Amino acid sequence: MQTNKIALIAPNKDFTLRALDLFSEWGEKIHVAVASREDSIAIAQQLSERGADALICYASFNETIKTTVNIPTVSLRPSMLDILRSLQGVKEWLAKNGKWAGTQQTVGLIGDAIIAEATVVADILGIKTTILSDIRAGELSEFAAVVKEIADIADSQGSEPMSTMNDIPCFPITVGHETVFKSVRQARELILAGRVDRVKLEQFKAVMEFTGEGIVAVDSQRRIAYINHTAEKLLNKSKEQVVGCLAATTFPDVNLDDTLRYGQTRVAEMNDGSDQGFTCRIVPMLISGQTVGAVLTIAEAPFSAKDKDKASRALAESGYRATYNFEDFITANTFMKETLEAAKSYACVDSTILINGDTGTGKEIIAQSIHNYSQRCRGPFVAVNCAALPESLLESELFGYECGAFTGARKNGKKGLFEQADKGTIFLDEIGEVSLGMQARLLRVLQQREIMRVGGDKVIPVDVGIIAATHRNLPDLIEKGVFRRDLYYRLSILQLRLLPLSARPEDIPLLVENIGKKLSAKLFKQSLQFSAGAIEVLRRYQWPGNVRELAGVIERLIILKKDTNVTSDDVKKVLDVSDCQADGVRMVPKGTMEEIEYAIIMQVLKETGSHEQTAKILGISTTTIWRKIKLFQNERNDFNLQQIQ
Ligand SMILES: Nc1ncnc2c1ncn2[C@@H]1O[C@H](COP(=O)(O)OP(=O)(O)OP(=O)(O)O)[C@@H](O)[C@H]1O
Repeated sequence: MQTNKIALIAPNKDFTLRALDLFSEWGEKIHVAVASREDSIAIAQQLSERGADALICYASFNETIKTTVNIPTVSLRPSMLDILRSLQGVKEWLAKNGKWAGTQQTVGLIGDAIIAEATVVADILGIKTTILSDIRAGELSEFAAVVKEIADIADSQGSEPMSTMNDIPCFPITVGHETVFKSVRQARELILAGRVDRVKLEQFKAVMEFTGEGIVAVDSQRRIAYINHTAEKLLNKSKEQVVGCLAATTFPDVNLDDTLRYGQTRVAEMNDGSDQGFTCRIVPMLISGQTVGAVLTIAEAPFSAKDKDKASRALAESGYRATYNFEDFITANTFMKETLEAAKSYACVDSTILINGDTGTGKEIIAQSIHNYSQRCRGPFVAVNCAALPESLLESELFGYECGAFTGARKNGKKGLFEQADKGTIFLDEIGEVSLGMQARLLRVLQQREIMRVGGDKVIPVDVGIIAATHRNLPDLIEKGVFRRDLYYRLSILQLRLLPLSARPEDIPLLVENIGKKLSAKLFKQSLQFSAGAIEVLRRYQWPGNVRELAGVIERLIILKKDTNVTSDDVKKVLDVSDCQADGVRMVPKGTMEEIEYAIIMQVLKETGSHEQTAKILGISTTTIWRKIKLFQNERNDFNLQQIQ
């Protein structure tokens, strides 16, 4: 094969000779090979192996050839014009010979490649046609003529019959010169398009080979389609060993289901038996919104097995552990399910996440689950309640301090929580409550991932994932001038919104069952059975303390109930609501919301003398108690916190 890259597969010698004549007339260097139906595939493969860039195949061969070679193929079949010319010739011949009787007579059609078009063209010309494959020879006498697809190249067709069938004149339909010419042009266009694609592919591959990360592409059949040099080195496997093989054999620990079926991004750990292991990010490959495969980026795990053991021990000792996973977040609500999926995707990247939701809606569960789902899961999870500490204390807790930074400071200084969270995640709860001064310091950490200890002058880099949470509407706080806009933009790169429980009553039965089971096991009691009426009361209740309050109600029922059947009256009693109040209306004392809340918190605090007990009784977190008191304290200067401690 020469530099000319087009080859034609002809069905017989005549076809070959006529094609060669045409190509020489046109000055085209096109290789022509004769093939029978049986050896057409083998010949196509040979031509492809010998360097053909495109094949022109006689139509009836092309269906099988095109699926067995990796080069473009063009189907050579009679065009509409070839068929039109031929049928018009038949009509004229019949008229000339006094045999034309319009639609009173029928013309028979033979040949898979022409039947569809010939039927349409015949209709336009007023010729009645029948497909002859089902007709027996004896029945042919009723036909005026037969039109048959012939594997040949001709200038014009149909003016004279080529033969007779049972005395019926038989006209050929062959491939015309323009059709051959068009197929050559089409082959050339396909080669050009393929070349552009190949250049792009080569550029793309070159970039892939230069990147420091291991990259593996998996097709929709879960087979490895591509592996770059870095991945070969990391996995100690060659392209030849893995390309075309099922991904599961090379990556037994990696679950591709979520990515290939649901288009989700995932992070997985891969254990190759070595001390270090790998982390692998799995991203869907999408074409027009359809997942057509997945791309795996592979890097050495940040922790070796020894590091992991050490880190686990250290974490157990430090208490900076995240215990919740996404499976612990119970919900049947569609919006919340989508939120969980978004949270899983966010866990695969390292950007700051902001969780917004009322007290007790599960912000900390989500934050812990994100940490445990992320590449940082082996590192510490440090939760800081920004509302629970006065500003100066919060500053030294978060950033640490150098020796002698202030009176009472430790002799050797102290690491702050940002440093403690190194290689892990810091969860800044109640971020909406921090002062403007503290917001400026936080902004610096978020932007530069560096801190400076109180009283120090050294910049310390920190490698932490940051998740912030608030029940407040931060844009409102920005409008009021108490929250920095730039900090909000930094924090809210990825946002999650948790619905209050009252907005997802469908979650109540599931939560009752799940929380009930856990609590009764913890309290060594039998599980409770809630009647439909009891569930209905729970569904209608407003749940200001959300899931935490619901858990409190279930715990009270487990402790108080003598038997295991819970009725609507039992629920009303522990909720302390009457029939009409169970419809969502609670009896409350008079005053503003803050005054009422403050009065209730103070009353219970006085009775219990403990924030934890108060939180439990009111079904809110200790954080919320601190926050509400602080809010009231800011608004009423005469409030003295000391009185209640
Ligand atoms: N969807 C849920 N499924 C199971 N338990 C939940 C769910 N949501 C919340 N909880 C439970 O409710 C309690 C409160 O959850 P969490 O501390 O995460 O809420 P929060 O929004 O951070 O509250 P706060 O703002 O008051 O700190 C926890 O005991 C948690 O286990």
